[in-house]
Amino acid sequence: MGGEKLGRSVFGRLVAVLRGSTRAYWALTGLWMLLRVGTLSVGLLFQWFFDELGAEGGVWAIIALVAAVEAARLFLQFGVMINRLEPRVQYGTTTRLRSALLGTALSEPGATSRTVPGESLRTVGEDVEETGFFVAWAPTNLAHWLFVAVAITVMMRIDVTVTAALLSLLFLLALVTAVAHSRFLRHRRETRAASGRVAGALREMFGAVGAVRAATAETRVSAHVARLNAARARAAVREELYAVVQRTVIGNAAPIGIGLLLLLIAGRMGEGTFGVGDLALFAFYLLVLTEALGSMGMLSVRLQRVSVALGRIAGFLGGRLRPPPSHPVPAPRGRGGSEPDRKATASPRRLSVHGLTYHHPGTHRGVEDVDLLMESGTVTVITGRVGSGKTTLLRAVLGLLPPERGEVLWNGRPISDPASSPTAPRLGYTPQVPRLFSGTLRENILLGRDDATFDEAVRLAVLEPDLAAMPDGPDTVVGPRGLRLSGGQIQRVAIARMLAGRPELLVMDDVSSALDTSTERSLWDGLLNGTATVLAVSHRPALLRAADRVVVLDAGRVEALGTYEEVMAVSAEMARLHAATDPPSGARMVEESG
Ligand SMILES: Nc1ncnc2c1ncn2[C@@H]1O[C@H](COP(=O)(O)OP(=O)(O)OP(=O)(O)O)[C@@H](O)[C@H]1O
Repeated sequence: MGGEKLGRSVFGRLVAVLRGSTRAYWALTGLWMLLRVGTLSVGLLFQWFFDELGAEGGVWAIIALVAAVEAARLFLQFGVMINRLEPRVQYGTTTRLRSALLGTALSEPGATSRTVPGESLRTVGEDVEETGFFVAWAPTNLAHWLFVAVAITVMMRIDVTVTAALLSLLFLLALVTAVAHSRFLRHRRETRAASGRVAGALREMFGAVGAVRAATAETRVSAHVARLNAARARAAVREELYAVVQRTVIGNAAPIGIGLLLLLIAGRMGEGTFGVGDLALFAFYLLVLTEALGSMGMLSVRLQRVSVALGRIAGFLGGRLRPPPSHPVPAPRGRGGSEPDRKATASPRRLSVHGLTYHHPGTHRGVEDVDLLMESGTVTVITGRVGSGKTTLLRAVLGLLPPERGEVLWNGRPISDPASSPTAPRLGYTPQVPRLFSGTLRENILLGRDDATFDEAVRLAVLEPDLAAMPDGPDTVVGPRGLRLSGGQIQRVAIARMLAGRPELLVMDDVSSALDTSTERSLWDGLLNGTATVLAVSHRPALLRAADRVVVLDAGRVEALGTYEEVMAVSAEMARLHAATDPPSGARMVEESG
């Protein structure tokens, strides 16, 4: 497994994710420092200017100097930093992270199972944004520390007591800002979650209008949505409250500070120990100090957030930041056009599974100690009751779930990275619930491959009659934004997609559950032609009888293994399953296959 280690500390991880934008980052940090030095010098120029006001000459020169420093600052800040360097650091980092996450998800599909379900999208979205924002914001913060240190030293040298009093006030205000900021963030998260619940309820309600009306549940469902909406409104008000507190404190910190300053220095000015120039310098530094202390107050909150975000990113990436692939990401076998061209070989090919064990995180459910042997050209069918672990087994064999124990071997050699190992067979996988994209049928089947295999895939998936009946044939737009296909059509489009990659090993999860008998028979007639190796989950007697080997799973373990007749003779679980099958349809399938 290549790639740079992400480390454990938040700083180590930040350094790792910044690789590639390091020069831009340091240039940005250096320029922010320079800018703050400029701000410090403007304060000193103001002091000089007001001290010189009564004196002859020099005033215009100071005004010219201030104008020059400010012009240079504006050019640097807007022309170079905000327009060029900040986007480079921020979007360079987010792009690199997203490429790494996407590359990991595609080349090592078990990655998504390392995070809590549903969290992967949040990692790719919010966590990456948080990290990108932090690395672009950190240089401003660093420069603020420099400004604060130097400004306090300069002010202390003028008057220790006044400076200490002003700083106490500012630290108090910074503390209030930090607390308000952290509450604001918490309530913003709550508002977002509440908005998600409202949107989800509305989506479900629109999707189930018929069911709601049939149950005459309109009033209750509307009341439920109204309750969710009220909760969202409460969360939004709290979020806005803390946003306003934050804005008010930051906006008024400088005027309050200047008020205190005037109170403190009134006597001193009369005594002549505090000059007009000193007042100008203090007032100017106070303005910048309030901004700086506000930003410094946010550092701990932002550090906490970015550390959590980086923790999730590191978890997804398995602790390593892989460089984005310089070649197209290897597609899961049977799905892309860039599969390595594995030579057909006359030597026997076999896929074997030894002691494969996987449990879903935090549960005892999964598969335990599974041994399997599949010679090339043979058909293996896994069967078992609902929840017995059939899908889990397929996914673990495919490497979509990282095994706890055991291994998968191809011709006796372990396949460590099933997605890209050149020694692994070219796999095609059709899941139990296939997903189609918004696009044409052709695009859904080819997924970017050239269309050399299209006709054959469509024929074998028994899709030809369906395409002939569609207005635009293979160019009919389907998926969420197109024609709605039936369950059986979706299954066959997914099978055609799998076949278009010319896989050597076909892995199918209950793919014929929505097919009528004759379509199913045509499908298996085409697929079980003796050349492809098939590993399928099914309850259908026709397929079970056609299989070279039937694997009966019970609570994640292999309960029986053998031909259909053999397992029927020895397996109590198989007998139960058979008895549960609808007798007329079971009998019909058996007859048809005979
Ligand atoms: N992501 C998950 N997290 C926790 N438990 C899971 C998860 N997926 C499946 N399970 C549990 O693992 C067990 C095996 O599930 P699996 O989907 O492999 O069964 P199956 O035999 O394929 O079921 P079906 O016939 O319904 O497809 C079940 O008890 C299921 O509830």
